Amino acid sequence: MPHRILIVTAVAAEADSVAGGLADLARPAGELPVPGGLLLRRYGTTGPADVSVDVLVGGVGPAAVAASTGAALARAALAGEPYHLVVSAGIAGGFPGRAPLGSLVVSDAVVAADLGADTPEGYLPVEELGFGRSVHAVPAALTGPVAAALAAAGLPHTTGGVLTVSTVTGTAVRAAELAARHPGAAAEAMEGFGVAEAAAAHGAAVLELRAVSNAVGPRDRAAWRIGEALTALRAATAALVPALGTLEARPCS
Ligand SMILES: O=C(O)c1cccc(C(=O)CC[C@H]2O[C@@H](n3cnc4c(=O)[nH]cnc43)[C@H](O)[C@@H]2O)c1
Repeated sequence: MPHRILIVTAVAAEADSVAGGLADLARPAGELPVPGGLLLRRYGTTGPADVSVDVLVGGVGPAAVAASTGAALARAALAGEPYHLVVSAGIAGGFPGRAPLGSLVVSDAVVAADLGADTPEGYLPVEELGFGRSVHAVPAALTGPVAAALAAAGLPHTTGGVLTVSTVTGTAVRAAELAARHPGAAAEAMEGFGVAEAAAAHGAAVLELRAVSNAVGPRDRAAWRIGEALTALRAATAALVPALGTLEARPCS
């Protein structure tokens, strides 16, 4: 049975970069609409392992992407071809000093940074409210080989937490607040936690891979480097899929 990987992006431009990175590894095997998204299917062989990689254009934000990822996972399960690993991939904001523009971030944790309650004494995550969870830890057995594959390909990268936010950070005050609350965070984006919740519900492992297009901080559209980030995402996909294809993926805690 092939190792089955689902890579979820928010928008088509990110999916094109991912698919470009797969071009030498896996050939197109059709497209399939799923509720809330579009699946680009790929199949091939990497080293000793068969690997099947589907790329889902899943929508922007945690709610949209959780819905489409859940639909893609359910479709695969019903077809008797469940995914072993789900990767949330795309561009992101990088925390200054942790993840420079054009570099890559491999998640060691996927964190819902605003899933909680604001109080006069400060923010409380849902765990402290007594329900739900706001963190999916990613095992070192997954982040390690991915980081090693990026290193072997000479791609600048860091391993760290990737925050999921519903509002893009646009001030120094908010950036400092998030960095203080999540000292392990390297990047913020808008989909990872939604993908992780859907993956966990289906017993699949999850990983987040982000290419940094902008700094987390005061809004500065002129400083965005989306083209460079998409190029880095393509190179990262080419480097990591052969490594993922041979891993025994386990669900995150
Ligand atoms: O208008 C703005 O100020 C602004 C700043 C950064 C990103 C956006 C987007 O609309 C892109 C959202 C899209 O890309 C991911 N992304 C990229 N950079 C960030 C970020 O700094 N914080 C959160 N998400 C980011 C995100 O995953 C979305 O898919 C607008």
